[in-house]
Amino acid sequence: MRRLLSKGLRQESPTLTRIKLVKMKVRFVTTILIVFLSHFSSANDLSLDSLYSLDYRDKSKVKRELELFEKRKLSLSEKQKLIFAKSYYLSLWGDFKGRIKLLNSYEWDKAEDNIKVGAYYQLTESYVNLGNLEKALYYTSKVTEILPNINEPKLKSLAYHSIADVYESLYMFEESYLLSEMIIQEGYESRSSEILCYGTSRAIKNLFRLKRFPEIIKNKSAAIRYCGEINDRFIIELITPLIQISNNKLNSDFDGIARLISMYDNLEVSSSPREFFELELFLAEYYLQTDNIERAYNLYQSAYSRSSDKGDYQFMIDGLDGLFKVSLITGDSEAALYYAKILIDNQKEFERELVEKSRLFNSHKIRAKELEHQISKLSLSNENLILEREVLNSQKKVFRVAVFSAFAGILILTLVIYLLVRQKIRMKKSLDTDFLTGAISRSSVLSLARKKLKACKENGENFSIVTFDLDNFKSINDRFGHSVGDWVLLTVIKTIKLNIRENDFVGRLGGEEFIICLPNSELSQALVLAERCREALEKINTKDISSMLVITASFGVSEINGEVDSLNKLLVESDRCLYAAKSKGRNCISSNYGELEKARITAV
Ligand SMILES: Nc1nc2c(ncn2[C@@H]2O[C@H](COP(=O)(O)OP(=O)(O)OP(=O)(O)O)[C@@H](O)[C@H]2O)c(=O)[nH]1
Repeated sequence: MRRLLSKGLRQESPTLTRIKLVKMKVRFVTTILIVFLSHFSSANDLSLDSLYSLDYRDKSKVKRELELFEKRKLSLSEKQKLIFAKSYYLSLWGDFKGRIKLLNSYEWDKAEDNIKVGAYYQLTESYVNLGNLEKALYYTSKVTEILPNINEPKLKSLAYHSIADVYESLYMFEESYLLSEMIIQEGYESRSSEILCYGTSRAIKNLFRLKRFPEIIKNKSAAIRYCGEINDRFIIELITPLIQISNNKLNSDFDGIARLISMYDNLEVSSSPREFFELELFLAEYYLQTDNIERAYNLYQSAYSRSSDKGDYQFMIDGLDGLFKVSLITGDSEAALYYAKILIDNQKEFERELVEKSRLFNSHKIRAKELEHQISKLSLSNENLILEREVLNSQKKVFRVAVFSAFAGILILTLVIYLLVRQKIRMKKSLDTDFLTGAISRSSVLSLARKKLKACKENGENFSIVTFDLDNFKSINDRFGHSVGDWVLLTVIKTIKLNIRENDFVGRLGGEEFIICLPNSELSQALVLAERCREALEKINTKDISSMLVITASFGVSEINGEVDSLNKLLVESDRCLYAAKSKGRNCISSNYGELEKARITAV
């Protein structure tokens, strides 16, 4: 079986030769270095900067250009700059040993602190990539020593990145995360979106390792904002965790996956950057989930094989775990058992390595007091922050639910009330108002009249009513049609409304018969009002319809007194008077005081 496995590994390992991921990382660091070095360079150094824009794949051309520069008479800062340019290409070519040799050929201890940071960072990074933790720790502690003298935000963040690299190789993701928070802080203070971008993406990478997924989601949009367009390095540090935490969306996120796959296909084998293993394992997982078992198997094998070459137990374990899963899926129980056994062995080795690493770490303990202090402070505030966030989140959740329910409740209630009120208003309106004339309908006007009468009686006030009936209305309908009849009814009420007081009200009793109620009015006042209305109706302009159209009405007026003390009696009285007026020849007024009416009117 073991032979089978190694045979498999040899057969399936892709023949990749260099790593693009490290190149991206180095490109970022170099961008920072270029920016920083431009502080020290004069105008004629510009050509040195242009060294960074060569096509790294054309190795001989790059070497030629670098040699040309080497032959020039260079100032101290130019010499340092040239070393950084060479170092840049060596890292792009994955030659970390060459890079270390080059960097160690210069005495950085004599350089300015700002320069030292760049050099020590590059050394740290190279040793991390070669798996030489002891040396990486050595240079990191050198970085921490000069850290208090560094003020330039970009260089400060570079130093933090250097330390974070070491922390990550020690699986100290919490510490690395805290450093990324410090980088983000630097980014905020210097308003540099570049620093913010790399700080946030490192933060996300570490949060992913720490399985603090909600925080990743929270930081996602900020990271994308700071980083502008997502570059390839960013896609691994940001998109991979994002796709991975939303496993169910694996298939739907074609763009992210497609980019990762094309990146992997274009990768050349490198020494062993951890990002490469991560990408390989991630894609293997993706293929496993999308039932492409063969590709998943190849990638797990490749990741396992390459990481065991490097003695990187963490990735070996992940690779073996994948191979174990594939064996279970394919039903190869013999292979599954085999992988399970070496998985356990590796796990033990991994634990032993961790103990050894922490011993090493403690002996090289990062020395800068300020940094240690900052980290412990951050760690504390971070713990509090997590706690606070949790409490806040649950409070927010409860609050949101409460507000939402209250809001929804209020909304529903308001809607119900609104509908009810609208319905009621509509019903009331339709009940209260006569749709044709706009006068109060019969039942409403009678009940209103009753109420007002009662109140007037209680207050010792008079109450009068005027009823009127249009004269010869049947003949109007017959001669001019019903629509003209309707118009007459409407116009009559409009005219009446213009001629009554604010407290008076007019209602339709039926057909062409109406009632005007006059609270707090005695007969004389009612007679005056009736006369005014009679005259007004007489004067309605009907010329537009026909000069033959004449509108008049007969009026009956009654007032409460000792005998006539209810609305019904008032109505009977008024009706009687109205018919009296009709029989007198129409277009006149009659009241329940008979012959007195004329005298009263005259008196008023
Ligand atoms: N156009 C129209 N006509 C109505 C309406 N309501 C009742 N009428 C008509 O009004 C007429 C009333 O006629 P009558 O009761 O004979 O009274 P009149 O013709 O006014 O005669 P006098 O009251 O004696 O002057 C009837 O023809 C009804 O059809 C209405 O809303 N619109």
